[in-house]
Amino acid sequence: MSPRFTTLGAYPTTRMRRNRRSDWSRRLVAETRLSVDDLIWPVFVQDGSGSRTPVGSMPGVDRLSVDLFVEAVKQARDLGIPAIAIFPEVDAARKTSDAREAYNPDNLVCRAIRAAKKAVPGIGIVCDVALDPFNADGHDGIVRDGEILNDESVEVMVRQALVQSEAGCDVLSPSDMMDGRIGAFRKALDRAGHQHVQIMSYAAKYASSFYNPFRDAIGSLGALKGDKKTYQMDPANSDEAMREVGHDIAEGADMVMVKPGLPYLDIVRRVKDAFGVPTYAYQVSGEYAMLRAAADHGWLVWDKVLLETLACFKRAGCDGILTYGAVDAARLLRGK
Ligand SMILES: NCc1[nH]cc(CCC(=O)O)c1CC(=O)O
Repeated sequence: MSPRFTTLGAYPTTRMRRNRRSDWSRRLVAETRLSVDDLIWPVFVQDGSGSRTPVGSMPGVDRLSVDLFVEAVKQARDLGIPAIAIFPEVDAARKTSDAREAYNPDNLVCRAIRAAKKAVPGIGIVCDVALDPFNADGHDGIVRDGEILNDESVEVMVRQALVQSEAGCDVLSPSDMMDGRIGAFRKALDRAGHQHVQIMSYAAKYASSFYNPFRDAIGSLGALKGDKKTYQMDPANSDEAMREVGHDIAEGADMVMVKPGLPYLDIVRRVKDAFGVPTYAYQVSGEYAMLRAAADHGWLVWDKVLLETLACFKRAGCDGILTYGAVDAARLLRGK
């Protein structure tokens, strides 16, 4: 590959530090800028009312009952955060091997969507489509004889996608990594009159060890048998991510996501350069836990590392970032 830059000028005629000397100048030469408009806030919901439960492995993050979730949605609106992503902790008694609770129109996710859209119609509501919160096995798809079935799982998730859309979800976000699900969802949504519902595909999602605190938060950590390597991607691969993203766009994805975030920014850059579609990354639970734990020890300064990492996502090519630090970041960006 030929280099993109030829270096023009040489020291001492050129002094790179000149542009960095003062704050106004640094602001003037900044190549990317993080704004509140770039943030999607993932929020965990639980049954009950008036209840919040701290997620042990994610200091500062609570699971919220639907009424408190609505307060969180209002807080996001007041800060100008464009969208919230909902993740449910489903009662263990409702988890079955056919994950049927996933397409119960009155399940926790659908109740949270309806309550949020009623209170704040103008905020974007994003919902995962995957079976793990509802599956007794903790897997994203239906398991039979130890195998995670593809096409059968897609059928169940189509039903899940439809009830979520019916409840008012704006953006379906399939995080399951089954093949062919984007096309199946798009077809079913259009047929049901949901042609405006957007799809943000977890297109390049890796079988990562950074998801443990999330699984702790939704109560699937103990349930999960084995790992997710037969459907999520091998962290060693990058070309394969391009094929995944290409398929999802061809099948109708409106936006694509790379996950996890920081260790995978090379993938974000390739995706953005090659496809030029709205591209997102998820600063996942383990990344949040890592930074928060260090900050809580006084080894890092939370506000600074949060804004720095989010700026790095932007620099890598992200149009937006899912982050548990969305509220803190929004406050910092707005000086509140
Ligand atoms: N399909 C479930 C799902 N949706 C988002 C995350 C991870 C989010 C995080 O770690 O913050 C996961 C976990 C997993 O795939 O096991």
